[in-house]
Amino acid sequence: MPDLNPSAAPLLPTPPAYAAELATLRAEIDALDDALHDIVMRRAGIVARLAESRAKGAGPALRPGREAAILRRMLARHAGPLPRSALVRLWREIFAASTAMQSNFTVVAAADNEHADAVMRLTRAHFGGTTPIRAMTTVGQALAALLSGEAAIATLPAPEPEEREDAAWWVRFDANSLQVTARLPFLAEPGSHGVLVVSPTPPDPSGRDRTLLRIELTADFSHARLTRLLADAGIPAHSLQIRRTGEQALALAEVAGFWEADDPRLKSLAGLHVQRLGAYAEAEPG
Ligand SMILES: C=C(O[C@@H]1C=C(C(=O)O)C=C[C@H]1O)C(=O)O
Repeated sequence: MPDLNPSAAPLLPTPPAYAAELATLRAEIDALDDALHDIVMRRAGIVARLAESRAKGAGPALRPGREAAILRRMLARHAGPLPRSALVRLWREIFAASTAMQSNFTVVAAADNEHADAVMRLTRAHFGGTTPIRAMTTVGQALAALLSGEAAIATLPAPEPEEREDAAWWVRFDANSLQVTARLPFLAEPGSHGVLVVSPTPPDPSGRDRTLLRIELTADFSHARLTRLLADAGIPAHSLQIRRTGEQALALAEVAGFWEADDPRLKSLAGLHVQRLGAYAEAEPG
């Protein structure tokens, strides 16, 4: 047999002086694994009870806001050598398994664009190793798969200022049938392009959220004027972009807080037509 890995160090026997220590530490790990396994099985049992009961009401199994609130609580109490990103990965697998237990769960990812790698990577990391994820060639196809019931979730590249007209899917987004319900990554990663999670069901609040609004404007409406108008109405914007086409302009604002789609304060914003495109949990530091 050829030596396929000549650089690998040989597995030397544990020196007798350490054999007892190794056995003790491994016995401790085995005991903790059993305890963890017991707890994970108990947790799954409770998710199954929740799925059978009517406590959650009608609607989707997946509740991104609830998941974000759980992760935030865990991150706040987290200590020790396990990286925060590893903690989030463990819990993402648990959430994916609980969602799969409650419903048939398929994801489509719009991976036709320059951000395809980020979309696929963040979608896989968020929905876990075993959730079916289908790459679609266009955003339009991904959204059509949601509307036809073929998929429960679509992931799309987050809008960015100065993007090409055909990339600006939010301009045509049908907010009456679909909503943005999460933004990835939840654990901030400097430099990574954001991904938005879209579903045919409304978002749920996590306790610390942002809302995406689309606002119809006249073409002469300035960025500064809209920023002021939103701030004066108690809807401060974290970011704002305006696309102008002829006499008309459309603004996309990411505003602070969780706003219900039918909140009268949105409806009465200086006579402007405001639509909620969705809402999602604010990211946590990485
Ligand atoms: C169990 C629930 O359903 C899903 C699974 C969750 C979990 O495993 O904790 C949390 C939110 C939902 O996405 C729930 O709504 O509480």
